[in-house]
Amino acid sequence: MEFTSVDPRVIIPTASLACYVIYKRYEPTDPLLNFLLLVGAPSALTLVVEEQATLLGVLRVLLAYWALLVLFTTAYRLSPFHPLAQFPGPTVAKVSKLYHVYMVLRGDPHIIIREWHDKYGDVVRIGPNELTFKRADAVYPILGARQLKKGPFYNIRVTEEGLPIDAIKDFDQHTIRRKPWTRALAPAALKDYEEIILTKTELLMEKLTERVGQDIDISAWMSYYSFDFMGKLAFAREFGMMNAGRDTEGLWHMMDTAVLALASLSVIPWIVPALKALPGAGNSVKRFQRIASTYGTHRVSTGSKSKDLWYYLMGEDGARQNADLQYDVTADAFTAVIAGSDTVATALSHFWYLMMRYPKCCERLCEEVDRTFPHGELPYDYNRLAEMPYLNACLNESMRVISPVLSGLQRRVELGSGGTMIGPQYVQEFSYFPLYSTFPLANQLFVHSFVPEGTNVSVHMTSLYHNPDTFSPLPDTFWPDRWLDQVSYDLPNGTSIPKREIKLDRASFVPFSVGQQSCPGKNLAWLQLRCIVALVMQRFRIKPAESYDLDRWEKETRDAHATLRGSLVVRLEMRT
Ligand code: HEM
Repeated sequence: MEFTSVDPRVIIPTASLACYVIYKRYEPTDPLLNFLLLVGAPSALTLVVEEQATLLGVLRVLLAYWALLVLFTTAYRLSPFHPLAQFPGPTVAKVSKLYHVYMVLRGDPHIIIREWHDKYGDVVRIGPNELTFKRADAVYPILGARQLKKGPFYNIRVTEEGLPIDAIKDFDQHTIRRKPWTRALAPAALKDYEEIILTKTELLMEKLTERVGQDIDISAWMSYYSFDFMGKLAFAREFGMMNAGRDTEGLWHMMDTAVLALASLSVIPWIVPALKALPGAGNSVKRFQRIASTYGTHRVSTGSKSKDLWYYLMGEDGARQNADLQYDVTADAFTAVIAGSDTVATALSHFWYLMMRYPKCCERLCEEVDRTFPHGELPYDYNRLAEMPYLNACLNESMRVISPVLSGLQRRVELGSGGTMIGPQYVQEFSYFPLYSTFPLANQLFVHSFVPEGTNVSVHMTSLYHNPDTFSPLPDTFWPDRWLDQVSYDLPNGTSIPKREIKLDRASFVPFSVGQQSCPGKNLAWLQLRCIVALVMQRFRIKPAESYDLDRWEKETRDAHATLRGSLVVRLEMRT
């Protein structure tokens, strides 16, 4: 077939530019529309630019069209006209989020973004439309205020039953869904869970005692405990991991695969509708969501035999009537498993690693446990546990040195909001100031960052917690003393410093986040952390196994929004 040809040097760039404008303005996600824009339209162009419609001709036009699309996108993102042009950052990140996906798959966004902060400063552009902050004064403007909603990172968390609580962006809708969670995890409700806590912690102690003298992966055991605990608390279900000494239903490993898939796709949520069209894509996430929802549905159908998490979520405490009850409740099952079990296991695993890295701190903590609970008295007195200064200092310090959220929690400055101010940020070497060298203060200028609408923002927790402006001295060292209230402090090297030389910004230490969407499980988590640490310290001495190199732990810790952990092989010895 022969056609009249039009000058391809005009028509292809024009069509490609039009396509770019559509993407920039409307961000279409519909797979069919994407197909039409990316393949249909340029293929049709062949009819007007080529004299003969051949396969090679179509391919030529497609390649030219796509190359120009990439060129327009890159040029705009790097241009001074981009709203984030004034923010520094690596070119690879300014141009596309694909490098971020690669980091997630490698597991090191927490390390790389920290390096970027060291290189570029307090605010770094880590995506075409994304900024990360490392200063304490960014924490509340980003996470605390009821002003910035969750960002597109959370878009893909929807389950077949609907939105889980942690994916709800609308504050009013979130308030309704949050109420039963708050009641279920309020200090008054925790009293009802004491029986479950006691049974599960005692079982953990029994199983660890059976393994004294053997090499065991203590990180895996923390997961067996936390899954068994959450199975019982949330779903009245026995996973039986501690009894079997393994991941009985493959749940933990299924969850890790789903977490990695979720984390990498959450960075580029626009790709998900297209992926959904491909058979088999996202299977790991769907499988895990389905299994969690089965647990939820089963729990709903059996009703409450005792007061547990679902007793409150189902409104059996009489506080809630909702026609969509079952729909809501099973949608939260996915969150209950990930948020409630993996986080505690991760925090405890990092804790044991740091105890082995810093044996003097471990000895001091043992002494405090022995003093507080003498003569073998079991440490189940939660009030006394909460008042143990060194125990709480060690737990805080471990969550500071290795943050439970290694990177950030994304929020969005909504389109139409007109932008927001976040800061102030320290502008290093502000040498444009004419009297810069005359007035030393001029190079310590602090400015607020105006963040334009349509920008995703987060606080980079690893950078914040290791920022010497927030935590010093020794921001990179596990030094629990910084959390104690004293007149002077002995540093690990033997020197002594007065209190005024300690920088400790408690308000910016937010392992459970802050604001309306912060963790409702904070009290339960603290209770479990204190209790398990005191029990283990009282009964065992913990050492790295001979075959295990402690350096492996941090290398094998992977940042996938949730933390993926390697093995932590230890040998336990009885203390008494
Ligand atoms: C050391 C343990 C824990 C840590 C460090 C932790 C941390 C967090 C953080 C940082 C968030 C905010 C996530 C975001 O904004 O995307 C969160 C949310 C949440 N956590 Fe926890 N958590 C822990 C334990 C628990 C436990 C034991 C439970 C429940 C039994 C729980 C239930 C939840 C729920 C339901 C949310 C979503 C809240 C909402 O969107 O309103 N967490 N957690």
